[in-house]
Amino acid sequence: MKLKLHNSLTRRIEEFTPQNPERVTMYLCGPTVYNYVHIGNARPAVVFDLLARLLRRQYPQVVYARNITDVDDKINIAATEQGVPIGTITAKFAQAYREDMAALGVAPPDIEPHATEHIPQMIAMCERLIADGHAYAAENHVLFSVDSYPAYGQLSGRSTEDMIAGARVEVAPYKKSPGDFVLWKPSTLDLPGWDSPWGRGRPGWHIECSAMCEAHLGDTIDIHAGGIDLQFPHHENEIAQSTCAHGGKIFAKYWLHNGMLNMDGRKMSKSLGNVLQLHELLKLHPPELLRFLLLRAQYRQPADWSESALKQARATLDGWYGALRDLLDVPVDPRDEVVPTDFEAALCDDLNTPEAFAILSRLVDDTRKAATPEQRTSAKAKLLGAAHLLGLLTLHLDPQAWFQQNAAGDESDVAQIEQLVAARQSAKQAKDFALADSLRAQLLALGVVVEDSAQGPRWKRVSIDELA
Ligand SMILES: Nc1ncnc2c1ncn2[C@@H]1O[C@H](COP(=O)(O)OP(=O)(O)OP(=O)(O)O)[C@@H](O)[C@H]1O
Ligand SMILES: [Zn+2]
Repeated sequence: MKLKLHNSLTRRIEEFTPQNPERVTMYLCGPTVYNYVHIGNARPAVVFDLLARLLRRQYPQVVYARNITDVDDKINIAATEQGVPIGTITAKFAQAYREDMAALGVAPPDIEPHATEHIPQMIAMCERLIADGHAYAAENHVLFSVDSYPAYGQLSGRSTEDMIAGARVEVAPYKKSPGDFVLWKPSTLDLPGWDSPWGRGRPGWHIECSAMCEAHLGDTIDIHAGGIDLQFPHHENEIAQSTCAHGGKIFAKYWLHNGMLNMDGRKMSKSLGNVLQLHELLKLHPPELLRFLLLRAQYRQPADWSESALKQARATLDGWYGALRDLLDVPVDPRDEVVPTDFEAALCDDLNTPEAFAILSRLVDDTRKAATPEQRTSAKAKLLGAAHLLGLLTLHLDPQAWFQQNAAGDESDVAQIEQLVAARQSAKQAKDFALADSLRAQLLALGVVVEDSAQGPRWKRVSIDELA
């Protein structure tokens, strides 16, 4: 099935044609690891995880790299404040990032390059750029000369004046032109640094990604992805460096950018302070609910984080898991799951997840309408095939667990609840309604409601405001 993607470079939806169908390459700018990430930072990881899943269905080998930025001034500040080496901070938060992504069902990338492990490649790239007249050394810095690359600004479609104003670039005496940006900068002894032809120093952020792409994926990659906030200056600068370091070869054929996750109409960002840490949210909500919310809007559109969106998502997933619970008697082998054609077509249309979610809801309805055993099996196979491609309905073998996990996905009090439910059932059978009612009240106090179904009592957790 033909995959179509919006390419920020041409500002058009294009058919995806890899350079080499035997080896598709994709790079995503990963996190700068000095703190727990916020839920906005998880949007690119989840969205491009979905793209990787789609690509893997179509191509025999997809090499997906998502880097870790483990040298950066923000990390240095955090390390100084806490009085520890940067490695202590970066190791801790890189690991936290991996764990949080795994909780969201994001598959680990094929390659996870760390910036600090590619310093020689960065230095070599700087030397090549200097030799070819695209960069110059000045006062222990190396700067990229934007005037040496006439196509500079093509990705963001900005004029040089806009770019300089927008980036609030530092006017430094050693710059030949105000738009020139840093490839390498000097480090004082209290800062992390590496020996280089320009003295002890450290890389600028942009050269890190260019060097890691080159080292692992080659001079030209198929897809480069990241948040729209990185389009300028980060991606513009990556293009300038890589293209000039590779004799004009195109750096990335397709540039994909996700829209921002907003809170109260503004980008969720550490600098604005309106962030919800994913690490904390995972203690409050089932991870699948968060994945659902991050995929619900089409990836290029801005998305809003709100309590009402959370509630709606929960209700939808309750409905889907309710349908699966009614199909417990229908076993479906994972190899028999089917991804319906219209569902895959929606995703292949520039990851049209709103359409894919609408189809999923129809597939849920189809399971309810299915009458014969064959129809029920076929409807369940399609529902699971579709949902699993999105990384949803992962609790399909035990749908009741969806209703019984408490907010944090913790099931530690289940035994106690089941005892109360069983005691209430015995009381009802013994027609001791006073006792049954008091047990129901005890369960309510634990945030649990009991429904009497044909298969016996079923319980689920509800939130305080649902009870009100
Ligand atoms: N609110 C957001 N919504 C969606 N993606 C975001 C958001 N904020 C950052 N990103 C993306 O998260 C990824 C990791 O970025 P990085 O670690 O550099 O975060 P950051 O830019 O420092 O975050 P912040 O803007 O909060 O300071 C990038 O691809 C970036 O585009
Ligand atoms: Zn990058």
